[in-house]
Amino acid sequence: MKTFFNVEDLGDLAQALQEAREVEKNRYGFQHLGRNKTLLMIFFNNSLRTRLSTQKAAMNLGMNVIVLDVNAGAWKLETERGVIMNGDKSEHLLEAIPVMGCYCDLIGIRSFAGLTDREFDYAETIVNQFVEHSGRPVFAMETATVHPLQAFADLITIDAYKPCRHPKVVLTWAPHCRALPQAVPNSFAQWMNAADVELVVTHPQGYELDPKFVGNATVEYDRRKAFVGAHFIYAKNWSCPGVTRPADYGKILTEDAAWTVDSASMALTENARFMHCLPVRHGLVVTDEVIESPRSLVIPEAANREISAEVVIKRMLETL
Ligand SMILES: CCC[C@H](NC(=O)CCC(=O)O)C(=O)O
Ligand SMILES: NC(=O)OP(=O)(O)O
Repeated sequence: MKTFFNVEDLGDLAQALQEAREVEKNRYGFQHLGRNKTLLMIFFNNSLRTRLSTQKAAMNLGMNVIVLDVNAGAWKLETERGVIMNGDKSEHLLEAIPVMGCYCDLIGIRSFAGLTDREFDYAETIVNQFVEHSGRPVFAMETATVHPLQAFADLITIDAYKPCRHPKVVLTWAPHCRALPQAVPNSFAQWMNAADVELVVTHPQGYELDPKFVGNATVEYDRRKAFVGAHFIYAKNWSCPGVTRPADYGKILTEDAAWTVDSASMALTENARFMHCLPVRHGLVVTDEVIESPRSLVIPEAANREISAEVVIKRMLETL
């Protein structure tokens, strides 16, 4: 596996879930794969879970790990081609990337959407330069449009806690005070569409996700209707994806508090589990009562990030 961005990169999902169960029970059993191999983790943005879980996964596999926070200590990077670099950027990505590739065997990258130019973001312009110029296999640790390590961990969690064979999973938009990327909901929808679940996506008008991710999932604008019968409620904020309102790409269209996930919303469900990728804004996205309730899975969901990362890195090491 040379790149990991989308659900199809993992192949058969049932097999991947079986492998995740095996890794969870025997997470130190594959150290021969990573011995004398180096993972370089590159962060253009903040992180807690991805940073810790991916480093843990690589160490489980016997790897050496280097973590680079590009905006803290490295030279400020120019990402545009054909510019005259007479400003505050000292190094071009086109040299920095192959140089970074010299010091590692595998690259994980986090580079969030800029949320100003939809074409630039949805072409995955930044991360594709790493794929093209690093000479190394590359996996996403949340890029402009996807967060597959999170979605794989979400699927592992749903598979472990589902009360029936074909659970109803609701991806619900929730309000936030900042304009956030669509990467998490994009990947969640993509992976749920590939899994054996009934996916319903609910959000206000204007927040329609890109068709290549939402696929044939049911889109329900009435959140109360969406919540009825749900076994899992996956809450996340995202900014306007620019699908039905291209001029509003990356913007906040509403902060309607009626979309905050509260106990009354959860009471509409089939005693559903609550999920969120974290970090989460209490009081905006979800009430304290819901996220702290026994039905909340946010901690085991975060714990499964170690497992999803270990399966992915293991697969990449096996094909080096
Ligand atoms: C895993 C989620 C990462 C990121 N979340 C944020 O940027 C939250 C920032 C905030 O709440 O201030 C996002 O929404 O894509
Ligand atoms: N869920 C997730 O990716 O968290 P971080 O942004 O803290 O890595």
